[in-house]
Amino acid sequence: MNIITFDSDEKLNEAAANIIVGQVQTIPRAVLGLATGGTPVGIYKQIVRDYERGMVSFRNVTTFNLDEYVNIPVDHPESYHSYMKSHLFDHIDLPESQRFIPNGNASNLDDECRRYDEAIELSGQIDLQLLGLGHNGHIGFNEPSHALIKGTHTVDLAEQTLEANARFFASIDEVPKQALTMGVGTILKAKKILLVVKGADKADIIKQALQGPITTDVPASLLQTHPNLIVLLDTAAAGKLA
Ligand SMILES: N[C@@H]1[C@@H](O)[C@H](O)[C@@H](COP(=O)(O)O)O[C@@H]1O
Repeated sequence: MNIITFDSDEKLNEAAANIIVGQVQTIPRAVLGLATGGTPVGIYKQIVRDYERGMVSFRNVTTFNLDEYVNIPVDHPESYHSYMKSHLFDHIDLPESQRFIPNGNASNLDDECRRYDEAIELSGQIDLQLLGLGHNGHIGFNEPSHALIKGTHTVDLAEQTLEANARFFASIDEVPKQALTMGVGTILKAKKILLVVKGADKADIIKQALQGPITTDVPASLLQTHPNLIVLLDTAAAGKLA
């Protein structure tokens, strides 16, 4: 595991963007796993900047997002479909047919999850998976539980997740209660994982994830088993690491 700490948000975003852009420069047909949430916003901004400077093309890239809310209109400003368009997809040359996000409005969610796993399988392996970290240790929307699920599945969001994500909605009652998420099996199958964590409010959970026991109670702790994990932290998030 390679942990790097940054004293500015700008440097952290640049470093993360360099890893992602570098991956595409090395393998133009790269398969990228993408994340949403507050953490990657600045990273996507930097990637768009690099694209505008002509440093990289996403023409041959395929992307798979980690998750999407269930029963949120695709064009709702807080759907992850909208998020990806406004922060990244609308600004780069990634063809629409090569962007995958689970469909939380599918009439049969189980079929949708199977379809999503098949699409990932068909693309080969995810070369680089970008991850954020939930306050309760979730990755994607794999919430703490006595058991974790390997493939894409429907999940009931934890109370803490609803509270954390309420900041994006008018009130907590408007936060969708369920989501579709890639499973931990799929996440761990990625050739390389880039975990990005920011803020003092995540100092405890990142310590548990990286230096605590490997447990399904902290889904991110499973990342300790991954052979090619890069962790980028700001100094606030790194504050409690040994
Ligand atoms: N499903 C997403 C995760 O993929 C994300 O990593 C996490 C942290 O989000 P943030 O970066 O806003 O703290 O929670 C969200 O709800």
